[in-house]
Amino acid sequence: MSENKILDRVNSPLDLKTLTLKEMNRLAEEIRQLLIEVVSKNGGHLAPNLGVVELTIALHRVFDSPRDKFIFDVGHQAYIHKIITGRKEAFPTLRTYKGLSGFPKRQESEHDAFGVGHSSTSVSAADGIAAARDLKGENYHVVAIIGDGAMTGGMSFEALNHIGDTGRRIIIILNDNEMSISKNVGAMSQYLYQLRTGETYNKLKHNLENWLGDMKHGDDVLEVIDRVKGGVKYLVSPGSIFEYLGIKYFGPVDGHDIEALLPMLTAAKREEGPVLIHVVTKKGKGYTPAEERPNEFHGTGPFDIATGKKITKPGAPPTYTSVFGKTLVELAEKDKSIVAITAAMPEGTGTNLFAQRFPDRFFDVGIAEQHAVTFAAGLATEGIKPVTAIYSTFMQRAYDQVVHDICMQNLPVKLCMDRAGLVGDDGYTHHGVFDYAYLIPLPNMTVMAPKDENELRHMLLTAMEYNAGPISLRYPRGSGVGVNLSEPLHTLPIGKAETLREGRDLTIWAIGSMVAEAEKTADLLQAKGISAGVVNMRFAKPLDEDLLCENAAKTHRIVTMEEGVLKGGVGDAVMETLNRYGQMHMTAVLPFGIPDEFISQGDKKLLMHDIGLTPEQMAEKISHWM
Ligand SMILES: Cc1ncc(C[n+]2csc(CCOP(=O)(O)OP(=O)(O)O)c2C)c(N)n1
Ligand SMILES: CC(=O)[C@@H](O)[C@H](O)COP(=O)(O)O
Ligand SMILES: [Mg+2]
Repeated sequence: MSENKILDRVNSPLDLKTLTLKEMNRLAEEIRQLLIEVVSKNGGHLAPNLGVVELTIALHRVFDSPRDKFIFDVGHQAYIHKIITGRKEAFPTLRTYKGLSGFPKRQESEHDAFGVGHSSTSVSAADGIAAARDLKGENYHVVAIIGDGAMTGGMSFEALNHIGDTGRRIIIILNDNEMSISKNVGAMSQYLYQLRTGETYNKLKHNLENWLGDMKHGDDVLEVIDRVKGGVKYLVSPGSIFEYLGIKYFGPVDGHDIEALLPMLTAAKREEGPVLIHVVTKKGKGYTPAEERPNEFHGTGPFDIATGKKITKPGAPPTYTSVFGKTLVELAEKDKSIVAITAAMPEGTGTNLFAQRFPDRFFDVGIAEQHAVTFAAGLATEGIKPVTAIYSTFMQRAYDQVVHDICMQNLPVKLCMDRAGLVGDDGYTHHGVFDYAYLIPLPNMTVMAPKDENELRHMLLTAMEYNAGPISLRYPRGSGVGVNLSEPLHTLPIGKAETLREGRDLTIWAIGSMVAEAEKTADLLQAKGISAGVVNMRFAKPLDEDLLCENAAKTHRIVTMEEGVLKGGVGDAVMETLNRYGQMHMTAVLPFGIPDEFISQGDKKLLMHDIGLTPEQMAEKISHWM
């Protein structure tokens, strides 16, 4: 407890109701300091949260959570909401193993009305909650808080279309900071810029006056218009895109000015239909390094507060992302048909390097994975080689596009999925553990995963050279294993595995990031007198069926290892293959992978231990299995 801190007196939203404006502004500064302190140690989404401190205080002042429902879009900007709603003591555990989630979770608090993590879901969820309220004849407010980046996601427009049609009583807070992770893109972003600057109104008023001015009696008409409700401003209302959809537009309002926010939020409460409040904020507000570099501090690791410098592990090998980004540029230098597509994540995917080198062959479509994938399919029909760089977890958003637009037409699109496997602190909404299971069943799809960052290079070349249909590769978040990258680039034979060591008693079939773990496991088994072969599968589809059957016939024991869900994963594909070749009755198979549950957050080593995927645990289990 420090001397008379306002925050010490805030343990629930009720405690905001009696604060003066001055006290609320002081509270904002205290919360800013807490955010910077905790995120500098734990890492997290600092800039987004610094941008919504006053807004969140004002929301909890005007509304009554948990009776009124707040739905945060993505939810990476809900730290203040958590601090205010009784979680400030737990806040130092943010994003740590068994600690507070970095995103709203229903199971974490009654104040978290909807679980989030993937973008552009808030308005749909708000619509559903409000519809339930109305069906049950209840009476509370439903408030979606959505950023300008998330507003570029297709689901947001689907929801606006529905809400405008039904006239459902919902409040949408559009938090406009001109940023997605990087600078926001798209026509919607341009439109919001005009709204923010009043440019729409001024431009339209000027055109109207010019047009009428040239007409006979034009001035009289202009005078009449000026007398009608709201005058020209109403006619050319800057929020017209929303107004035409039947959604009242309020704003723009300064999102850091609590005094301005309070009356606007209160006015919105009185509205009977849908309202959108356009709030203008600065991402990173109040911490200079984050204000100056909001994309770098969108999601940050631990950093030194005084300098803003990231605290990195010295001598860490290059990340898979950086190897991917550099190799893609290297290949694109020689092949002009290669283009790169990202859904608002150039830095995260490493395609920012490509964008700098080949701006005309780079496409950032905004947070629009469905569009990105079918856009790539369109490109491929005309002989272009589209590389669609989307995290494994976010590729889930575009599944039907992969099935319907790419695989059914057998189009040579290259799906490059970073953050495959367990990602650590972002937790279960972000682990990329389903892609083997959702791609293996698709006819025409080829599924690759490299054992290390060097093989990633070869697989990227293989993907570029392979044009007989769609092909995917997936690789984990963070550093590679630290192999030499100077090996000359070469393609890999499709569907062929690599035997790393022979074994007498069993053969481990491992793929991707689990190959290194398989080698360590084989070494541990060696010490127990068990001779284990290791095969680097390289391809989850097509499998190297000849080698698999040969290994099965030789050792009658196959162990599979994948950093993906077991159900429908690579291990199942191995068993299905052995069964199809009549080998199952004489082959014991022991699969290792992600169990049938959502894996929480924390240091990846701890998470892998929780699910028995450390080499020690796997060696122990195998030795008892023998
Ligand atoms: C479907 C999906 N795609 C991509 C992401 C990655 N992502 C998280 S936040 C973000 C940008 C959000 O921008 P905005 O909504 O404007 O919020 P801000 O960070 O500016 O507050 C992106 C692309 C995601 N969470 N979900
Ligand atoms: C909130 C969100 O979805 C992104 O910011 C995500 O957290 C980025 O993940 P990486 O840090 O792995 O790029
Ligand atoms: Mg934004």
